[in-house]
This record gives sequence, structure tokens and C-alpha cells, in this order.
Amino acid sequence: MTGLTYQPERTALEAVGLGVRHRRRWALQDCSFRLPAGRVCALVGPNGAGKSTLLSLAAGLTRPTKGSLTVFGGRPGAADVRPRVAYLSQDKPLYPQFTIADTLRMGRELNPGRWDQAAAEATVADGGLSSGARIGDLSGGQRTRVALALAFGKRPDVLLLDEPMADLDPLVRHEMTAALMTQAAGNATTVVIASHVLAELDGVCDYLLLIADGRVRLAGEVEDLLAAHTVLVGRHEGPDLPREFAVHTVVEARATGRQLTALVRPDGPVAGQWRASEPSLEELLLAHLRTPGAPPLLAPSAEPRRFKAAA
Ligand SMILES: Nc1ncnc2c1ncn2[C@@H]1O[C@H](COP(=O)(O)OP(=O)(O)OP(=O)(O)O)[C@@H](O)[C@H]1O
Repeated sequence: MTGLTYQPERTALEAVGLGVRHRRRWALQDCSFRLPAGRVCALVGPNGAGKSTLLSLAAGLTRPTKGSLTVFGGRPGAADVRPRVAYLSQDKPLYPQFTIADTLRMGRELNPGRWDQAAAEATVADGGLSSGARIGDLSGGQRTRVALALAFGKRPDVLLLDEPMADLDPLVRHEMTAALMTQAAGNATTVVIASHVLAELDGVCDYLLLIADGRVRLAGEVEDLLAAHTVLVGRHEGPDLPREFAVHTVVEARATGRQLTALVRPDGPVAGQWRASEPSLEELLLAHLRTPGAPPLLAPSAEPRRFKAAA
């Protein structure tokens, strides 16, 4: 685990032994991680991995079956935590009969003392939407913009976004991502974005939480997680992995003819004639998504503090 750094910071989200069971199936199981405050975190995982379940827990809409999840040290949904959290679910519920102005007025009334009308109005105006337009007459992407305006206007300390850009055209997606980054940077907001569009996360997120089958697979600074992995390319024959790989953690190895490409977590220098390079975020995620059994990695900054204290 060379190259991993640990910097003490405030904690936005912390899960310890977190489990959620829906009927007989565990949507999340034995999840422990920490998300430091002020990060923009990509929440990634295959369909059904448990991403929406995690976000709705953090929003205080569901309760854990086992373990705990805290938001700024408090219980999600508690009176002192709820105002600090904005949550945009996949279905982005808005009142179709309201105009945009009505919707923003509702945001102001529901968030006394925190509401930033200028930020909300600017988000709407940047999309060329008139404040008199009825929500029911807007396209899916335009409704997403209004939902984001509501979230920005709340000036949250934590912004939870469940596939927020899925119905936006590429230009608007780019623009909304830039608006999101400006909001987050200007207010030191912690952002968690669940997304399947890996390209949309690269360069935007500085933290990563990968879950699969309800369990945490990777958690930490994107930079640290990338630095902990190496892509090795070289000639190799035979069905077994090269012997020199035995001392390292092999996440994935794929053979094309006589060429072997492997994503490994090296434990010291790699012997042999291998071309080594740092993976891209997409390479790192795809290798882990294709290999659900790969050993998980939590960077030191992602280890729960309460967990550590108890150890
Ligand atoms: N209300 C519910 N009742 C029963 N099972 C549920 C419920 N909500 C989620 N699940 C199950 O829990 C698991 C996790 O679902 P979740 O929606 O959190 O996954 P996800 O990672 O957000 O998936 P996607 O990428 O498809 O949105 C899935 O197996 C899903 O079928």
C-alpha cells in the first residue's frame, strides 16, 4: 500500500458494519468506510449494487438493519442533520402543477435561514428557463435542472445525487457538472454522485466509493487508489499467472494471444520484463467491476475512525 497518505479531516459520512436488508436480500452488507468532508465522491457499482440504498440511508429516508451510518456525526434524518443534506433521487419528485417560481418559493419556505435564492435562480436562468414555466411542461432534462436548482439553493453541507445527469444532453451535462463543481468548491460542500457514466466522473471526483454486491470494494482518494495500482503488460504463455506475480495482489489478468495485461496492487518492485503504468480511473473501475472477488482496498483516509478506535 505504498503511496497512500492519511490526512485527518472532518468526517462527512461514516459507516460501520452497515447492513440493509430488503425482505430476504441484503442490499448492503458489512459496509465500513469514511468519507472526509469537502470531497466530491463518485459512488460507483453495477446495477443493484446498493448505491441508491446507501444514498437514501444518508438522506434519512431508510434505516439500517445492522450497524450505523452517520452524517457529520449525527443520525441521518435527525433535526440537526436534515437541513444540512440535499438529496436528489433518481425520480426527482417535483410538483407538476407548480411553476418554477412556485417550486423555488417552496424551497425557500422549507429551508428557512439557509436558502440561497440567487444560486437557485441562476441555475434555472442558465438553462434559459422562465420562472413562470410549469414543471409539468418541462422536459426530463429541464426538470433535472430545476431539481438541481432546489438542491443548490438549500446550500447543503452534503449533496447526495443519484444519477443526476442521466437525462441531460451532453452539452447540458457538461454545463451542469461545471455548475455543480462551482457550487461545491465555493461552499466546501461534500458531494456524493452515483453514476454509471465513468467518463463523467473522471476529473470531477477526488474520492471514490466502489460497491458491488452490497459490499465496499474500493474507498479512498482517487489519487491514492490509482497510485496503489499498476497496469502490467508483457509477454506470457500458459494458463497460470507469472510466478513473479505471486507476491502482489492481482485484481485482474487478461491474456490476448501471448500478451498478458494485468491490474495489480504491487507489494514492492515487480520482477521481470513488464511494462508498468498507472491505470486510468476507468481502467481501475472496469477491472474491479469485472472481478467482483478482487480483495477490497480502503485507503487510510477511508477507514472509519470509530472502527479504528474500537480495534
Ligand atoms: N424497496 C425495496 N424492496 C426490495 N428490494 C429492494 C428495494 N430497494 C432496493 N432493493 C434491492 O436492493 C438491492 C440494491 O438496490 P439499489 O437500488 O440500492 O441498487 P443500485 O446500486 O442503486 O442500482 P442501480 O444502479 O440499478 O440504480 C437490489 O438487489 C434491489 O433489488
